[in-house]
Amino acid sequence: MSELQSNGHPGLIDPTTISGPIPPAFSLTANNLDKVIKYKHNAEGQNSVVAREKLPRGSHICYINTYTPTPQSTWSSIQTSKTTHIEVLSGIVYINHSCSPSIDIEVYPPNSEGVYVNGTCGELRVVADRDLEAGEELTFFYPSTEYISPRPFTCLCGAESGVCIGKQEGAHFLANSILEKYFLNTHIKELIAERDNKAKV
Ligand SMILES: C[S@@+](CC[C@H](N)C(=O)[O-])C[C@H]1O[C@@H](n2cnc3c(N)ncnc32)[C@H](O)[C@@H]1O
Repeated sequence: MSELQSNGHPGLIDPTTISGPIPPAFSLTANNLDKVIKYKHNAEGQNSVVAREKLPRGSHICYINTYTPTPQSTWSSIQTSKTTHIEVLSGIVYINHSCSPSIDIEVYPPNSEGVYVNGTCGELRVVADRDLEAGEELTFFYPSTEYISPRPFTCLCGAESGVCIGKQEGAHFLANSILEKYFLNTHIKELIAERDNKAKV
């Protein structure tokens, strides 16, 4: 397996490079996720993450405490500010994108010295407008953290026509009329404002 595919973690396999069920690279005890989630292979053999128990809308799921900063975005990284990214070293990496997401990921940017305060760089919460059912897949809206995704993909989230964005390539490529329907992190709102101001000049 090449370093590029595994993004520095030897067990992590890019799901677009092989067919069939992929063994998860992380024990569910990493980031103490064993009480809240289970792994499940989806129809394509890719990994996904489902809830062990029902959780009420808006409720806290976990903080992101197990990660390593990465200099650039990859197919598996999460953007934590306008300029910073992390590789998540836990089952959180297997949370797929959906255009009708069940959770929000709020990222906490590093401080001016590049340090994540208390070692925490984000929080997972159930979306504000509906409960997360036991057995339901945890999904988030990738453009809520990613401004430009390094590897766009055709979305298979299954949301109805008019809801599914079709191609997931990052917030930069989406109209405000779509973005305004979703929870967005502060760095994404700021980068979108910069995009729109540039377009006016
Ligand atoms: C960090 S991985 C998510 C976990 C992935 N399913 C796995 O088995 O490793 C991100 C990759 O999963 C795939 N993916 C995630 N959400 C998807 C979606 N809604 N439709 C199609 N592919 C998706 C894409 O290949 C994407 O680059």
